[in-house]
Amino acid sequence: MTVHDSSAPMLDIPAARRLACDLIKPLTATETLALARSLGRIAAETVTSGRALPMRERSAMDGFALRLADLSPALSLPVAGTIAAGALAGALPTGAALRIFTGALVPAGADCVVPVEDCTEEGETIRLSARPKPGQHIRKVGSEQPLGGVLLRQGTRIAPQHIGLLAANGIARVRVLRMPRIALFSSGDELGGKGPAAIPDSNRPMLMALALAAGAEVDDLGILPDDLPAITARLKALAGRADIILTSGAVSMGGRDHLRPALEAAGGQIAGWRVALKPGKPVMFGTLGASVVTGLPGNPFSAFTGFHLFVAAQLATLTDQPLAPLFAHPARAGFDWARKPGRAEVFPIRLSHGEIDGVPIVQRMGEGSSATLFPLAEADGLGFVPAETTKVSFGAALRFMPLGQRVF
Ligand SMILES: Nc1nc2c(c(=O)[nH]1)N[C@H]1C(S)=C(S)[C@@H](COP(=O)(O)OP(=O)(O)OC[C@H]3O[C@@H](n4cnc5c(N)ncnc54)[C@H](O)[C@@H]3O)O[C@H]1N2
Ligand code: MOO
Repeated sequence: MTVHDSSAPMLDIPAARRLACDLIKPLTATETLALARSLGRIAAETVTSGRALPMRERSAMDGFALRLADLSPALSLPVAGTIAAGALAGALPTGAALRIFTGALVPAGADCVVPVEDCTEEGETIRLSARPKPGQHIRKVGSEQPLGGVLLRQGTRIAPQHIGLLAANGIARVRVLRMPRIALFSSGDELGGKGPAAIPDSNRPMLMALALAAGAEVDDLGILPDDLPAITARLKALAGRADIILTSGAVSMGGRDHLRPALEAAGGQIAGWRVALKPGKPVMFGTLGASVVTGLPGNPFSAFTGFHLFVAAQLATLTDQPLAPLFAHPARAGFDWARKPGRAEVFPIRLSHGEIDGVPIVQRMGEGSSATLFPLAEADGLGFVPAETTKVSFGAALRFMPLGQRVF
């Protein structure tokens, strides 16, 4: 019995995910990017602050900077001038206040800022409504960020807040991991042609979109024909030129399902085939030179599911990201369902408006067909039931993963 005999036991989902990820060698190559182009990339170095912030005392309010000791018992002071944001502050004259704006440098000698709304202005004099506290509304040196503090930790996916923080520190470039590279194929002579037997290729644009959303670079290599020598030659030419060679279709057991023999003929190895999963059973995991080859089933919902369960995990492993737990969100069934046990099942779900004990009630979409994406049009997530489940009753506990978020 070889790993690709149909008599070989099917992998369960955790084992298949482990196997898929164990084939991956995490990326080490890096590149340096302008900060504005780094969104979604993985930091390849830890960046620490070369300065404490603020570097000098600044006002936290629009108001008046003054010295407490200068205040008369009547709490009034003349206003000797204005410090605008961005202007150098100079020194506070004795016995006077200076008008100040939020973010402006506090003048030497001032020990508090009084907000405009806590003063009455009478010509060029202010009267305070209460005695200010020492240091009030002054952003102290280093109070917002210490010198040497971590701004961006190696391995972090760069988000808008990191870009803002690095910019605030005057940092314009950042070193990141290179993007994972996916070479993408569809397969099947029925795809993209004309005539009544032809169908549009929906998997390739969908998988491309999923891969891009997961932060990969995609090389769109078109459609493989139902022809063993042709597939073998295309695979051979690609060996080692992508991190993941991702295909859909031609992976089951019909006479036209050439992917597995083609991979072996091209010099690759099959590491695993068939998962106890509906849809997506015939998924294949292999290697070809330095590339990993992942063959998703051709049925579009099977390909969609396979990407979420396996390819997303492989991309996470490539970029050294932790694997998100699958189906981490609790739900309650808003339906009754009798099913055949044996394979774990993934199905589109829609959140309904109700909840039971604070847990959302979900509706199952579609009739369990893997040949259509139609039920996904209005789905909010993918629901899950384990292999042994024979019956789901209204109100039963389920788990789901939301769609429309990062896929890892
Ligand atoms: N005798 C058996 N037949 C099938 C089995 C089985 O165990 N024994 N498994 C079924 C299951 S489950 C699935 S899933 C499919 C997967 O088969 P393949 O991965 O070999 O895919 P194909 O046969 O090439 O295609 C299946 C189906 O999907 C359509 N397709 C393929 N590529 C695309 C694309 N890029 N865009 C849109 N649609 C696509 C294709 O036309 C077929 O209709 O096998 C079952 N059969
Ligand atoms: O394994 Mo198939 O993907 O059920 O349709």
